[in-house]
Amino acid sequence: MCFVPLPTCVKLMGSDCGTPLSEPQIWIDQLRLPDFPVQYDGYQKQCGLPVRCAGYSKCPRVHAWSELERTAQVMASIEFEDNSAQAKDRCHLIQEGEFDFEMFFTEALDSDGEIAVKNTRTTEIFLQELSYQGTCAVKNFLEGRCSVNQSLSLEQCKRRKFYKCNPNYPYRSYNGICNNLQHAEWGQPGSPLKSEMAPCYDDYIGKDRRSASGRALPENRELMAQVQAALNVNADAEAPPPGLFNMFGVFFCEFINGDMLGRVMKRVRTATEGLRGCRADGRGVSRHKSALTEPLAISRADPNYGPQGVECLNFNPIESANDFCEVTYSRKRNSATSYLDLSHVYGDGKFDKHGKLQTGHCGASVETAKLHVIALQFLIVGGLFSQLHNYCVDQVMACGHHDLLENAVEKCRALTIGVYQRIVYEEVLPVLFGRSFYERCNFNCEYDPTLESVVSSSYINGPGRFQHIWIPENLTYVIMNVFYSKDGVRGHCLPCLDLERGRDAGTCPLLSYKHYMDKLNGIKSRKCYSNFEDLDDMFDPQLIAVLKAYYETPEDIDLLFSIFENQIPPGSQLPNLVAQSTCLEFKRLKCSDRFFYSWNPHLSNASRELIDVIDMKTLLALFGEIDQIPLVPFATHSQTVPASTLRKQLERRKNLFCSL
Ligand code: HEM
Ligand SMILES: [Ca+2]
Repeated sequence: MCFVPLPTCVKLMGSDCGTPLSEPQIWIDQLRLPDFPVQYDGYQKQCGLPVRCAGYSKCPRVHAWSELERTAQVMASIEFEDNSAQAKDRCHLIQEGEFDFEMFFTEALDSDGEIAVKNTRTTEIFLQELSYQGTCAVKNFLEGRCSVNQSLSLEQCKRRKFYKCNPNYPYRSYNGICNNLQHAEWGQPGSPLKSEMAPCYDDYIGKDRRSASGRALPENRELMAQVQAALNVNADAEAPPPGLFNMFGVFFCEFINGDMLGRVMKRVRTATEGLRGCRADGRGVSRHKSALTEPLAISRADPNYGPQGVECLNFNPIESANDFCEVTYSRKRNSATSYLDLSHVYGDGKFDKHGKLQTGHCGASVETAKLHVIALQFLIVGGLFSQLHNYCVDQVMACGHHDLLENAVEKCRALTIGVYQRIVYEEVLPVLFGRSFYERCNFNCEYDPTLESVVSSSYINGPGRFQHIWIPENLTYVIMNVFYSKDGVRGHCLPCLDLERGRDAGTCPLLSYKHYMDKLNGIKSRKCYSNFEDLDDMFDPQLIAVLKAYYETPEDIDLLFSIFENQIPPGSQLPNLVAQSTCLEFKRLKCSDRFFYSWNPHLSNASRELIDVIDMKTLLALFGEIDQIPLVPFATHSQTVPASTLRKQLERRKNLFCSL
């Protein structure tokens, strides 16, 4: 059963159609993310709070740098071999039958990947050694104030590949290479995520942030259980009013997310279905715990696990990416191409002899199915695009031209990506943002070859996870529910994972990030939150009460809480900070893509026309296996039109496929 689940249709949408467009466009183009970020202390400075390491100017002293580098390299190598050898023993792996089997899966490393992982670890060990001389000295070192090289001098660290790009080649590569002609490697899978500001680790290297007074942050499951109780998040709501973003939109956004982002848990040489941290029964840390895992301790007071005696929950951190041993703050790895290029549908470009994608369940491509997806709906959305590609190839070949199959395949791929990009920017984002915020965000940019295509770590570990609170309890997942898996016994809690990921990635606190964003937006009257009650311009009183009970001060609150903000731009579906951050992300991904459909010079007029014609409703009419198609597929209660009508409309334009 792969029909697309859509709400029944009652009225015409248009929740914000009456919103005036008088608000100024607030977006200054601050889309660039630095290679060498520095700590952002704007909030602390404005509000008279202590700034760590302020006025400290010393640097680490080492009399034999290259010896220290080599020692770190040897240690990294020994560690890697140990971890890889351990992972061959099944006791060290999460086994089939355990509820989180596959959840933390890892892929095998090729020889380049192995060097990249070892280099990253070498640099970490090197920095750890330096940190014994004091964290402020390391901070100076990381922020380029120590007049030393910006990367380690080891031979292995210099193994960069050089690419010669052909500026006239009309099609995208499959791994993002040469999208940017000056920086061929931008947007490639395996690149690091970047951030507006340096991460807020306690030791600047990788230890979890602590409260301003130096204590551990509130225990994540306990905190989230209270938040859930206070806000009743994920309660299955009654029928929503018309014009709201619907569940199909949520699935579509999850799909977009999978195109720009891929998690990579810390890897060993061979592929695994997840390295073990906890005992299979959850009663404590396993004696076969892999060093690459950081299992979460569950308190006895845990409302769900406490009574069952479960004390341990697996958690495998995301791998860092510092493949060329740069002296900069730690960054997490992204395994996807950041471009919105359907990389999770096309993979590295394997087609059958007819130029088609091999499809499986729900018409999804083999590549999409490989993603170990959590919800079946992901495959359904992916299936719409792989079927469009295959349909296009059929149409082109039926024209009888003796066009090379390879050209037909690439033209159909360019068309399919164009259709998808148009849907993202012209259909999804307007409903999600509401018309007036969409206008303010202003996606009318031109291609900017100096802008790197990269995803912000703050976004993905905080505001970017906002839609998780829209996931209803009754959604069937392969693995998890809000607090429990379907069997009602064991499971992960998604907001808990979200919070933990944020801490593991060194995400800076909510108020620092908000201050940064307000500054970016030119908001002059930036507020100091001296007590929890001051947070009433962002949160409901019930949530403030929970925050007050668990955090020491407002400036300690984790960025993830941006997803619970109650201030929403007029007509929008996203809260303020989430909307701002999402705007920046999608603007960056558009403006940094040389092949974006609206300016791609290699698209024919016929292709452009088809991209306009094949909108979401037409795609659903073609492949959605439903008879009545909503006119506004991402909004609740849209009016419908028979699928046959839409199919006929496309039929009349079929000749366009002959001049792609
Ligand atoms: C359809 C329902 C969805 C489910 C079941 C789901 C589930 C998950 C899971 C299990 C993770 C990995 C958690 C971790 O280990 O860090 C994740 C990550 C994430 N999700 Fe969702 N998600 C859904 C929809 C969405 C939507 C609509 C968005 C918004 C764009 C979103 C944004 C993210 C982000 C930014 C991450 C972190 C990056 C990543 O790991 O890919 N998710 N989601
Ligand atoms: Ca991609």
